[in-house]
Amino acid sequence: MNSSSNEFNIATNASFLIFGATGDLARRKLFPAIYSLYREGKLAEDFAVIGIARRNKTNEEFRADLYESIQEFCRYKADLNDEWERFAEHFEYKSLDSSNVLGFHELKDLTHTLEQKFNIPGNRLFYLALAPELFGNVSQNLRSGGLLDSSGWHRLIIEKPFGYDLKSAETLNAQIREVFSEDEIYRIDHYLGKEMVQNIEALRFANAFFEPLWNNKHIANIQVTLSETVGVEERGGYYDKSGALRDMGQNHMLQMVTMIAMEPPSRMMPEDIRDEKVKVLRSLRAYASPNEVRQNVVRGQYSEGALKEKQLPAYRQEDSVNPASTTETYFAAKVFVDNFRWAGVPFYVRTGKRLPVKTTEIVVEFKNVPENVYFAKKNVLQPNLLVIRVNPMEGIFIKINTKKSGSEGTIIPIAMEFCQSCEIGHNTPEAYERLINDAARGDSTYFTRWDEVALAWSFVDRIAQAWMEGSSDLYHYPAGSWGPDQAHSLLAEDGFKWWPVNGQEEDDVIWISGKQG
Ligand SMILES: NC(=O)C1=CN([C@@H]2O[C@H](COP(=O)(O)OP(=O)(O)OC[C@H]3O[C@@H](n4cnc5c(N)ncnc54)[C@H](OP(=O)(O)O)[C@@H]3O)[C@@H](O)[C@H]2O)C=CC1
Ligand SMILES: O=C1O[C@H](COP(=O)(O)O)[C@@H](O)[C@H](O)[C@H]1O
Repeated sequence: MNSSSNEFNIATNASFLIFGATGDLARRKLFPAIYSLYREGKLAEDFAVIGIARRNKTNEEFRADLYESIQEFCRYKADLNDEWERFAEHFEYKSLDSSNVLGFHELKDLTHTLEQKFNIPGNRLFYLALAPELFGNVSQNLRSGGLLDSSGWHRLIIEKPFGYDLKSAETLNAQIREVFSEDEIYRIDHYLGKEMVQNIEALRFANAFFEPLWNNKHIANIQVTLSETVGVEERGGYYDKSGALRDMGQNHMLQMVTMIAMEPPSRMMPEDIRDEKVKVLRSLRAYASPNEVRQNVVRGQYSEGALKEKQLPAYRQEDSVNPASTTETYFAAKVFVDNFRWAGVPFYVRTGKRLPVKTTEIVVEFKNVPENVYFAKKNVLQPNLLVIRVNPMEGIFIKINTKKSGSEGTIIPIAMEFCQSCEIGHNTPEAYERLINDAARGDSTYFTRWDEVALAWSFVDRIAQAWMEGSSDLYHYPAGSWGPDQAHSLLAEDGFKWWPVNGQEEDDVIWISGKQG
């Protein structure tokens, strides 16, 4: 195990009980994250992982699956040697129907045995990588089955979606709160675990020159894009009920808006940061009527199209999707944060499946200088942009105006870029690595508190309700396009446009790194 690169605190000795251990999330994200933490020395030496699901499996079979998942999805690869054996011996499998309390007593005994074997003082992290319908029931079964009787700490990591609307989220929260206190609940929003989302705070609060400009006097608008090339894949059963607004809007998108818009916290402590984020959510202007929803929110669904010359089916032709589905696979919205800092600044947000590129970016467009003194020379000044690239590229791009070398007063835009992923490669910790490590250390900063979840749902519910009442059209966009034209009109009517994302700014600007021509 290599602990030399350890920048994080090491997690305390704990048992990780992963419910849904044979599922997609565990295979693609959770096990690779645990292995990376182990390789980087960010797990305590003494830990135990119990994988829980209904199907029968021996420990050997479970460990073989674990190995495969790491080889396929982890940024570190394993070799089948003694080192692997030392890691794998911490993993055991328990077949159990988690909706039924019966097996929980045996699970408690197994946990206790492993705690003795690995010298773990009763600290237990329960990770619910299960269908959301089971969240409430499992929480109750943990208590009834005696799994909360140990003397260490108990924490619950709960996956999304946290409810389907405010009402169902309240019911779920009440069920969980009967068992766990708020500070024991870690609601995952994996976007908060992304390096560049966390970096928004550093960019804003560790630099003298952004924060003074970070307000409605200097910022014209903010654009948040979460575009995906994938379609619904095999997740139609869930997605067709959810749609883009609930799947991405209620959580990841609004969380990024809060990070951009929040006031500087007085201390970088979990509750201080989350308090500031909550204030942003409280300041979101609620759409007052279905008509306002129609004017400010565009919804779309992909039709047949092509991406990189590959023909793609329409959403309604995908397996496990209702052929008459009106679920949105895209939405764009104009959102306002009604407070002193942001009054009058539109936040344009958009997300969709089957768009031309996979990217998450935030563009901050600054207002023009008060007077264009270069106008006489026929210069039209382009606005300054700050682009925060969240994924897959990670970094910061700034667009500024400068005099063209050798010209007599010709102003041209140039680009300055810090490409974090180019500097240190794509080997930065995955979101799930950070978040599992945070939870095991008891740091809830990048998990969503209940009041955040509730406020986000009440904002989203109005939109969903208006759509359900049929007050907005569903526009179809060809797979592989940038979504319905109406999403462009949303900005055009304010005199703005969506800025190109994912490095496409190159067409617009001259790069400062010697490319100036
Ligand atoms: N996959 C992803 O990328 C993401 C998933 N999520 C969320 O994570 C959660 C899990 O998703 P995912 O892994 O994709 O789902 P899967 O359907 O792939 O896996 C579900 C898991 O739950 C187990 N399970 C189902 N019913 C029971 C039961 N009664 N008792 C015990 N185990 C049970 C299944 O195993 P078995 O059949 O053997 O019991 C399986 O291990 C969901 O809440 C999802 O919304 C969130 C973001 C991304
Ligand atoms: O939570 C979700 O996120 C993914 C996109 O995550 P990313 O880290 O790959 O950007 C999305 O595909 C999925 O529909 C949604 O449930």
